Order: sequence, then C-alpha cells, then structure tokens
Amino acid sequence: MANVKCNPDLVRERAKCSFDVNELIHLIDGGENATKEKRHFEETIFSVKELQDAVPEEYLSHKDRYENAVRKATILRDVCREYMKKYNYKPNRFRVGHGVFKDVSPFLLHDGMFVATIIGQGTPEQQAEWLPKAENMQIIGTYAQTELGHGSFIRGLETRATYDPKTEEFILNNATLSSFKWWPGGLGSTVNHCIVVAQLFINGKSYGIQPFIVQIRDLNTHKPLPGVKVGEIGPKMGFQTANNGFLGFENFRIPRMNMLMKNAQVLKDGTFVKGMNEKLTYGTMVMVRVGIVGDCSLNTSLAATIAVRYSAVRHQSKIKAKEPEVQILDYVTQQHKLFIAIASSHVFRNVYSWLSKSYLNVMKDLAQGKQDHLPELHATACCLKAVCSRDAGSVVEECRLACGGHGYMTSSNLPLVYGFTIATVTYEGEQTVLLLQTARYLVKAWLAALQGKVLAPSVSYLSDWLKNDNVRWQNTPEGIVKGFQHVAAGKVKAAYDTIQKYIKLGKDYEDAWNLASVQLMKASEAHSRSILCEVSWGEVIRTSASPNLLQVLKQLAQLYLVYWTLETSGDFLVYSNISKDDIAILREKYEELLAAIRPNAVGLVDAFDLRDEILHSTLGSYDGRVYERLMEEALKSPLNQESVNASFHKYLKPLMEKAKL
Ligand SMILES: CCCCCCCCCCCCCCC/C=C/C(=O)SCCNC(=O)CCNC(=O)[C@H](O)C(C)(C)COP(=O)(O)OP(=O)(O)OC[C@H]1O[C@@H](n2cnc3c(N)ncnc32)[C@H](O)[C@@H]1OP(=O)(O)O
Ligand SMILES: Cc1cc2nc3c(=O)[nH]c(=O)nc-3n(C[C@H](O)[C@H](O)[C@H](O)COP(=O)(O)OP(=O)(O)OC[C@H]3O[C@@H](n4cnc5c(N)ncnc54)[C@H](O)[C@@H]3O)c2cc1C
Repeated sequence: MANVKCNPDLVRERAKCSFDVNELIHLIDGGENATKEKRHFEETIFSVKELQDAVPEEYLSHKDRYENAVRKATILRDVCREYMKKYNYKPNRFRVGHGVFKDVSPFLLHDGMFVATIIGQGTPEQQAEWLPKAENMQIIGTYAQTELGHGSFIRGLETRATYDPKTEEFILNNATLSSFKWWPGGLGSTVNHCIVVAQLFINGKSYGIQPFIVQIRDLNTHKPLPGVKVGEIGPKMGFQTANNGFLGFENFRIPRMNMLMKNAQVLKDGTFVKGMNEKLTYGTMVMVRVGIVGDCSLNTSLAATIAVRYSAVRHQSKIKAKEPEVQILDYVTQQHKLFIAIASSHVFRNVYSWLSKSYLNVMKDLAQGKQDHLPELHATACCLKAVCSRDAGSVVEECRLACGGHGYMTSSNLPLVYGFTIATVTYEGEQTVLLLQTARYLVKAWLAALQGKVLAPSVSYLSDWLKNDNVRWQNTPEGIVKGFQHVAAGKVKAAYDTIQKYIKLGKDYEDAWNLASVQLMKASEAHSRSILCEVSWGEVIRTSASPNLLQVLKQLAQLYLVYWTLETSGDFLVYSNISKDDIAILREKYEELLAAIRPNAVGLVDAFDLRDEILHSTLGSYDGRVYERLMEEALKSPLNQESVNASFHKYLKPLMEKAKL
C-alpha cells in the first residue's frame, strides 16, 4: 500500500504519526507472523478475478444479487479450501467476507451456527456422521429457531417434534402460521439441511425444546422434500444477500438419531433422558454472542477507517477567518464523534479476547461435568453482546453522519455497514431481553452479597461496595473503573429495592420484576460498562509494546473511560462520590486526550489494516482519492450508460406536451 499515490493530506497525516503502525497491526493480529499470514491470505482472495464485481451489487435485482452472492460464496469456499490445504492455515472468513460480499454471505449461518451446533449439541457418533459432510459442503445448513410468533421467548416455540416409538422417528409439524420458522439465514433458497429447534413431545407429554438435524431439500434437485414448505422472507433493512427464509413442516418424519443428543436423549422406546442442565441446549447462542462482541470490533473499525480517512481529506469551512478551509478532522466536535469509534474498536477487541477465554474455560469445565461458572458466563455474554452491539450500531451511525452528505451515498459503504451492524442488536438475543437475563443474575448476586456469600469475580464489586460505598473519588483510570463499579452496584441495589418495594405493596415477584424492569435493564447496562472499562483498561496496562505505542493505547483506553463517565455523569453524581469539580477536570482531560490522539488518527485507522477491497468505500480508501472515486462510482450507474433515458419519451415529453395544450 505504501507505493500508492496518495492524497497529500493523508501523506502528511501518516508522516506525523508518533508510533509504528506496523507494530500496532502485529499487536492486533497476534504477532508479525500472523499479519504476514493474514495478508498473504487476503492477497490470494482478492486477486481472484471472479470474486470481483463488475457492476456494483446495488444495481442488481434482488434475485441477481442473491445469485451473484451464491456464485461468489462457492468460489470463496473453493479458494479457501485449497488455501487451507496448501498452507495449513485457518483463515478469518468474516473479514474477507465483508470484502467479497460487501453485505452478508448466504453461507453465514452454515459456518456460524449449523456446523457449530453439530459440534456443540451432537454426540461423538452424530458428529462423526454429520460434521465431515457439513465441513466439506456435501450438505449446506442453517440454524432454524425463530418463528413468526416467537423469537425471544424460545420456550414458547410451537414447532412440534412428536416421537413415534413404532417407527423410531420424530414427526415434525407446524400446525399454525405463527409456528413457521422465520428468519434463518440461507434458508430461503440456499440450504438443504437445518438445525430445527422444536418442542419435543413423547406420549403427549412435552419435554421442552430440543435441536434436530433435518434435511429439507433433495440433494440433487434441490426441490423441497414432500411435507416441507420453504421460501425466502423478502427484502430487509440490510442482510440482503443472507437469504433469510421461512419453513414449515407437515407430518415430516426424521429418524430418532436426528435429534442432537449430546445433552438430552430419547431412547428407542421413547424414554427421555434428561441432560446435566437443560440450558445447555442454548449453547450455540452463547458461543455466537461471544463472537458478536468480536464482530462489533471489526464493524466499528470499518466505519472508523472510512470516516477518519475521509475527515482528513475533506476540507470545509474555517476555524480562523483569515486562514484556509481546514480538514474537518481538525474540528474538535469531529474528533469527539470519531475517536470514540477507534477507542471502542480496541475495547471490544480486548473484551472479546477476555470473554472468549472465559467461554473456552467454561466449555472445558462442562466437558468434565462441572457447570459452576455457566451462569456467570451466560450473564456476562448476554450483557456484553447487548451493550457492544448497541454501541457499535451507534458508533457506525455517528461515523456515517460525520461524513455529511457523502456518508449517505451507498458507495461510501457506511449504509451497508450500518445495516449489518445494527442487526446484531436484535439477532442472537434482542438487547433488552438479554440485559434482563443478566439482571436476573445481578439480583441473585446482590442477594448473595447481602448474605455475606463469596461472589463470582465479575460481580465481586457488589460485595466490596456493600462493605464500603463511601470510597473517595479519584480522577485516575483505576479510580474511574471503580466509579463505574459504584454506579453499577448502586443501580443494582436501587433496582432490587424497587422490586422489594412493589412486593411490600402486595405485588407478586413477576409483576414487581416487570415494574422495576427499566431499572433492572439500566443496572445491567451499567454492569456491562463496568466490565468493558475494567477489562479493557486491565488489558492495555498489561500490553507489552514500545513506549510510543503503549502511550497511544493508553490514551485510547482513557478516552473510552472518560467519554463514558461524561456521557453518564448524572449516574456518577447519583451513585459515586464524584463532584462537579471532578467532572470539570474530566472534561479538560477529555479535551487533552482528543488533542493527543489527533496527530495519530490516520495512523490508528491504518493499523486496522483493512484493505480497500474490504472497506469497499469511496470515502475510506487508503489513497484518499475521495472525489475521484465518488465520480467514478456514480458513472457506473445504469442511468449514466445512456444520454437519454426511455422515460423521457414515454412520460416526460408527453407531460410537457400536455402542459402546452
Ligand atoms: C474478530 C472475530 C470476529 C468473529 C465473528 C464471529 C461472529 C459469529 C457470527 C456467527 C453467525 C452469526 C449470524 C447469526 C444470525 C442470527 C441468528 C439468530 O438470531 S439465532 C436465534 C437466536 N435467538 C435468541 O438468541 C433467542 C433469545 N432468547 C433466549 O435465549 C431465551 O429464550 C432466554 C434466555 C431469553 C430465556 O430463556 P428461558 O428458557 O425462558 O429462560 P428463563 O428466562 O426462564 O431463565 C431460566 C434460567 O436459565 C438461564 N439461562 C438462560 N439461557 C441460558 C444459557 N444460554 N446458558 C445458561 N443459562 C441460561 C437463565 O439465566 C435462568 O437462570 P436462573 O438461575 O433461573 O435465573
Ligand atoms: C438479520 C437477522 C438475522 C436473523 N437470523 C436468524 C437465524 O439465522 N436463525 C434464527 O433462528 N433466527 C434469526 N433471527 C431472529 C432473531 O434471533 C430474533 O429476531 C431475535 O432473537 C429477537 O426476537 P423477536 O424477533 O421475537 O423479538 P421480540 O421478542 O418480539 O421483540 C420485540 C420487542 O419486545 C420486547 N420483549 C420481548 N420479550 C421481552 C421480555 N421478556 N421482557 C421485556 N421486553 C421483551 C423486546 O425488548 C423488543 O423491544 C434473525 C434476525 C435478524 C434481524
């Protein structure tokens, strides 16, 4: 990239960077070698001509766009397969996926949830049967859980799997419209198999929801099998190429061994054998929620790179009347909009890495029959997924708005990035629903703290606060982290007290919970923010990097802490010992941090190392040829391929002629 002829502003920006951009790239990737491997892989993918679109996708019809996405998905699969064989390298398909599809691959659910559920929910025998076929794409699948009538409340799912001991089969049925599966990615026209989450019935008795692996289309003709009704759900806000679909069954029979039985089993005679914990059936969702935190880091870095580079190139208005128009990045309000995006991406990455380790530890424990840490993992993954996805959506939208009118152009790619980022707020557990899951855990933890019990590490601050809620405020990163814990503890206590108040007024627990649920949700958010602050600050101070880089990483981490303290200063005034003077000091600190980060802004986004092919943006490319690219892309419009459009003769001319009469 270094030899590309760049916009002079970007050249100047790069020259003033105070740290070694390559050092940060290696740090993000996990080492110099990892960067080399990543770049070699990406070079290979993006040099495949067939993966490059001649016409921007947005000009294609819904159908052509889908077919083009499937075409590219299959080529990408082949290239990856060869590459993995040759180099024994497991690539990050999500990163290149943004480049290849711009939007979402119709195989996303195959990779992200179908294969993962076979691994997580299948017995060794079932894995041996299905996994090789799924991994080498002999079968293509998705994860079909949500229905028209139920998504959040999965115990309310209506699809039925009724066991027939005579034939040793399950009979799948969707008797009502609301029971139809609705949303699964790839289901519309791509997949031939599904994980179907259905209510198990044996001898008229319900045994809760269980996962079943179901073939829905003929492998040769791709026709839906008899008894299967399947189709696509139509255009959405984003995810246009994900091929989300609907599905219903009518007396559709599958063999007994198609119930994934790692956790619970149905024996031949219809005996149901309960698993260690029925919530393990929800395991794939926990894994994906962890992954989404990492995805939030990637999505945020895409938007930050586009908006920061554009802001360095774009000149508009003046700060001083007699001086030239400035780069819009010099407006402190612009820095306020954008630097939190850079900082958030680093925070999400660090927290993702921490959360993934917890996830893997809990999986190891579960394999040995230990489930003590599962509730903590579930609670932590829920609130982090909810808050990170919401933050990422807001950050991406702020970056788009920060690009003014050009940010509204599809060719900036910011509308698409927003489309797939904001979807993460809803899928894999709607944000409020997940925050309230964490709130259940927090309320229990609070009760345990009141009883003097030892709490799990992520909530131990509740006990500390109970012992001493009068800690002096300190304007240091550690002091701010403590402050976030005080806010969280104060909010948990207030929500708990509110529940108790309603119970004393004669409400039952469930109604009291609902009445207090705004507070519970806010407590959960505050708990999540305290984890984000504590973990990300902790990771940064433990980072081994050169002094110059470490200084910049600390500035970003501090920016995150100070930004969120100021954003939630009302909470700090209520629940911590912060004073108005402390807030004034933090405001000053915030301005200092923006100024300190300013010279490194372009270097910092360069360090995300997102190739132009991944960014897909007229505004964000490495060379900064913004106006040239905007014009080049505009000229690709089909309306610009003709000097006069047929509508002139058909409609406009007759209209004008009528007006003459
Ligand atoms: C740089 C790296 C990038 C990497 C990127 C990787 C990205 C990966 C992407 C992969 C592909 C992504 C594409 C995805 C597309 C979208 C897919 C989907 O959306 S699939 C459908 C997802 N659906 C949901 O998430 C539904 C949400 N609802 C639920 O999870 C549940 O209904 C509920 C948890 C909200 C409630 O369940 P319910 O049974 O009603 O439980 P209770 O409320 O009664 O709680 C009982 C008890 O159980 C505990 N619990 C609940 N869930 C779990 C769990 N999963 N694990 C452990 N424990 C759980 C809960 O805490 C309660 O405990 P208690 O002690 O009683 O308080
Ligand atoms: C782009 C996209 C891709 C998807 N892909 C898949 C897929 O591949 N497979 C699949 O199975 N599903 C998929 N889904 C479905 C997704 O998982 C659900 O839409 C999601 O879990 C939310 O459920 P819902 O739609 O029922 O929302 P609802 O629960 O109906 O939410 C509507 C409102 O009700 C509120 N609400 C609901 N319950 C409660 C409660 N207990 N307390 C307080 N408030 C509540 C919510 O907070 C929200 O404000 C996808 C969805 C999207 C948008």
